[in-house]
Amino acid sequence: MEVNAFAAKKAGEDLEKFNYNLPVIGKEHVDIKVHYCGLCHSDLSMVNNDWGNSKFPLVPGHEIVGEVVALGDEVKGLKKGDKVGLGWFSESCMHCDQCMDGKQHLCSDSEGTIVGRHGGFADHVRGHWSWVTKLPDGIDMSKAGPLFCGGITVFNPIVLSGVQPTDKVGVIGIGGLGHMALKFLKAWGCEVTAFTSNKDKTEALKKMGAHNVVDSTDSKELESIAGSLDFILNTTNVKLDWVAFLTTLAPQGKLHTVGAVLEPMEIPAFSMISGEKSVGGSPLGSIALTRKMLDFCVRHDIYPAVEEFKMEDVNKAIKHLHDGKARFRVVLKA
Ligand SMILES: NC(=O)c1ccc[n+]([C@@H]2O[C@H](COP(=O)([O-])OP(=O)(O)OC[C@H]3O[C@@H](n4cnc5c(N)ncnc54)[C@H](O)[C@@H]3O)[C@@H](O)[C@H]2O)c1
Ligand SMILES: [Zn+2]
Repeated sequence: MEVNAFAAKKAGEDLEKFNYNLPVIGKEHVDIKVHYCGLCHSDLSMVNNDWGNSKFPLVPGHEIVGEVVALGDEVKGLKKGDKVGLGWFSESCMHCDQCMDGKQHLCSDSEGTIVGRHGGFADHVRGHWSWVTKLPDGIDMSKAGPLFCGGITVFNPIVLSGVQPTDKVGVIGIGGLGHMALKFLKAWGCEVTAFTSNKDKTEALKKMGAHNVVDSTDSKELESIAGSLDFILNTTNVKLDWVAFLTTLAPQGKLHTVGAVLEPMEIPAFSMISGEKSVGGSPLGSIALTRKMLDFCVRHDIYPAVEEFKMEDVNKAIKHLHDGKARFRVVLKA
């Protein structure tokens, strides 16, 4: 099948129209006709080869929702016409301890949808059946794409870290991932602090569920909430004063990053030792948890705030995100 896509031919370049042929479908694979695809900051990092693992031409796009149009003989649980989603991962080995334990996102042989293969800024995309997740009835497809990367990436650590409804929590960086974290944590029952470097967002953040808004770059504001938070989720990729954030944690609090901070994070041992604090990180989440998150979103009517662009306006969309103008997730309509 010929796929009509948009690809970066070289690192940092604008995307151009790009056609490629998908080989005959494998027994366990599923072809999806793309309806919508979110634009994640990781797409920008892949286009710019920030992580050194990009292969060009590169078709970004890993927050995909669409419809099954073809499937191999051994695909389980899906049929033609099903409405589905596909996120960062599109394949894993299915036999290592992690896969057998339902933690396919931790498989060392997992394959990224846009790492060495072509993603969802296209009319079609292919994935292994295990990662092609059926959408629950009643979900709004025009807003569901970002749940498959940004959404599950912030939902997973809330579950993983055992965040309680009685907890006081903070989210650093209120962009695509951060605003979904605010909405989830509000629904979880927590008292939520948004750490932003852009106070112009304050009203919007309060509407989304932030009880408090703190300037992430103002050490006095950070000092004023010292010792108060049980859990902080970082969604930025920039160097921050991590010690100041650890100081805002209560004893046994946790600082967790999903933001792919490009520089090493400097964490003095004593900022963890006194107060039994910890620092961690995580990639997306399991397939089973992705399904549970989708149900949670339908039950609580939680969707990302999206700005829709046409797929052919992908370069405008990328510039919009790059310039810090996205409020809060850009979605491309195929
Ligand atoms: N762990 C994972 O598996 C995973 C999955 C998806 C995305 N990511 C990463 O998460 C990060 C965020 O992705 P996104 O799509 O939400 O990006 P985004 O650009 O939509 O959001 C980042 C936000 O951080 C804000 N920010 C920048 N500097 C700040 C500062 N000093 N203080 C507070 N806020 C600041 C920006 O204004 C922006 O709103 C990226 O690094 C991305 O690669 C990781
Ligand atoms: Zn992503």
